[in-house]
Amino acid sequence: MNIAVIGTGYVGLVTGTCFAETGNHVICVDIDEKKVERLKQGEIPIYEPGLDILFDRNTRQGRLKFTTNLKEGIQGAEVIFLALPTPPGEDGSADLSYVMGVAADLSEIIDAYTVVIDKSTVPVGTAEKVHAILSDKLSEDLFDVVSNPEFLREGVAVDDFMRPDRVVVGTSSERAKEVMSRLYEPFVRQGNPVYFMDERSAEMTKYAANSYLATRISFMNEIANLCEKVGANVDMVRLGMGSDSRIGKRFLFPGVGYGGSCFPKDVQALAKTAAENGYDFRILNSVMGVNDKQKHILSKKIIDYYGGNLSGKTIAVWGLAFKPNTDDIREAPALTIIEELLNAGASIKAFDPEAMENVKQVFGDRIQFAEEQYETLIGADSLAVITEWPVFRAPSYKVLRELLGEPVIFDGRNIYDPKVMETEGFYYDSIGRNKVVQKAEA
Ligand SMILES: NC(=O)c1ccc[n+]([C@@H]2O[C@H](COP(=O)([O-])OP(=O)(O)OC[C@H]3O[C@@H](n4cnc5c(N)ncnc54)[C@H](O)[C@@H]3O)[C@@H](O)[C@H]2O)c1
Ligand SMILES: O=c1ccn([C@@H]2O[C@H](COP(=O)(O)OP(=O)(O)O[C@H]3O[C@H](CO)[C@@H](O)[C@H](O)[C@H]3O)[C@@H](O)[C@H]2O)c(=O)[nH]1
Repeated sequence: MNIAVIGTGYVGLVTGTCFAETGNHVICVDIDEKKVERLKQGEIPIYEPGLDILFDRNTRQGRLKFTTNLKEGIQGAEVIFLALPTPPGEDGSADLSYVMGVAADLSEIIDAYTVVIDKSTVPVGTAEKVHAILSDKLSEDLFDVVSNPEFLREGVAVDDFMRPDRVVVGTSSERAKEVMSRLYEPFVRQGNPVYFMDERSAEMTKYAANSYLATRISFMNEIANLCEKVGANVDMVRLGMGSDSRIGKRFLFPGVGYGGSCFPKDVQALAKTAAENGYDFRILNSVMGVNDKQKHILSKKIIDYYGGNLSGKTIAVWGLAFKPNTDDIREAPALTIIEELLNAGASIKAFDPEAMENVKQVFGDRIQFAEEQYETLIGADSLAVITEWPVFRAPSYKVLRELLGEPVIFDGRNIYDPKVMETEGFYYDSIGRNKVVQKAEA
């Protein structure tokens, strides 16, 4: 099939590459000339494990191409994916200007039957709005609009796309349904379903899934905070409750709050949709409030430890990306935590395996960066772990003790065992577990 993908961000690039990998001819279109030039040179602008191999193979074999020219990009395309940004507008609702702008452009240039697919996360009713814009200039038999939300996670995006738990397709057109079935057939051979539904339900499914997952995290963060107060261990509680098959073990990890380009904006947008429809979606407001508070938990622990004043103190920071295996720092808790530590007078020495270039754009020379993780410890008073990259999980405790001013670790992701910390002689404060305070200090 000939496929056009509009937008070469995270979703556009993974979508385009994975459809090329299943034998389709894909042209990706972006208005960012520099990005398209880099892509044409074979350079991938994001860090996503496994994407490079597929990208190289498919560009080399001519199935994956890039252009800034929309008309050229959609020439001969049977389907057009819209993988455009839908950032929060000033009032929290999703900004649809990118999607609507491209829909208007498409209405001028589509000249044969095409399925226009919303892959962006868009509020309920958007497929109808896109349809209205297209039908302004095009006859109804020249297009269908389909809602096909994307559920991939950054860091494991290729696997999620190639072997999705499910594919959700919202359409009321039999013709579009046939095209979508053909398109996704190679991805669902393992038996995972394509759920066909109406457009509104498909749009709602995406927000419901993200908001539910965000709710789960905020719930666990509240449980963790309460565990600290009552002397319980959230790791044990997590295992105990997660073993109930109705609950499940995944996605129950407390930490420094959820970040990323999706949960914060999507929860906000769903709350906005509810408000616009006269519905007071109380849980969502709490989820957002809890998450805002959780982003300050680790900095508060550090500031409290030093009695409120961090001037003259240097904090080593391990992990900056909003989660491991990505260089994405959109809404990353690390940004909030570092800002707060700087405001309290601290100096920061940070390391992240992939996200440092992006963080430099935010903090410039207000913080120092290290080439590798142990270098951050030289001259630092204590260590804060913010993102649970695998490389941080089994450090040399001997080197940590030797290099840190004091053997003090604040762990925002519970990656170390408190018993080991006690034996190794650290003061150790994590999330939802008793603090480890060495006997002499206690
Ligand atoms: N990032 C994720 O993990 C993820 C997962 C599922 C769904 N989504 C949703 O997918 C959508 C895209 O997300 P993203 O993270 O890929 O966004 P992004 O901001 O990384 O990328 C969007 C791209 O669109 C391009 N663009 C903007 N206007 C354009 C135009 N008129 N023509 C062509 N290109 C244009 C931008 O230059 C950019 O390269 C959002 O709605 C998001 O909520 C994201
Ligand atoms: O148990 C957990 C799991 C995740 N997180 C945090 O939650 C955020 C989001 O994590 P994750 O969902 O793994 O990453 P995303 O790449 O943002 O993916 C989410 O957002 C995408 C964009 O909509 C969806 O497609 C995915 O299905 C959805 O999981 C990160 O800050 C994580 O640190 C926790 O704190 N505890």
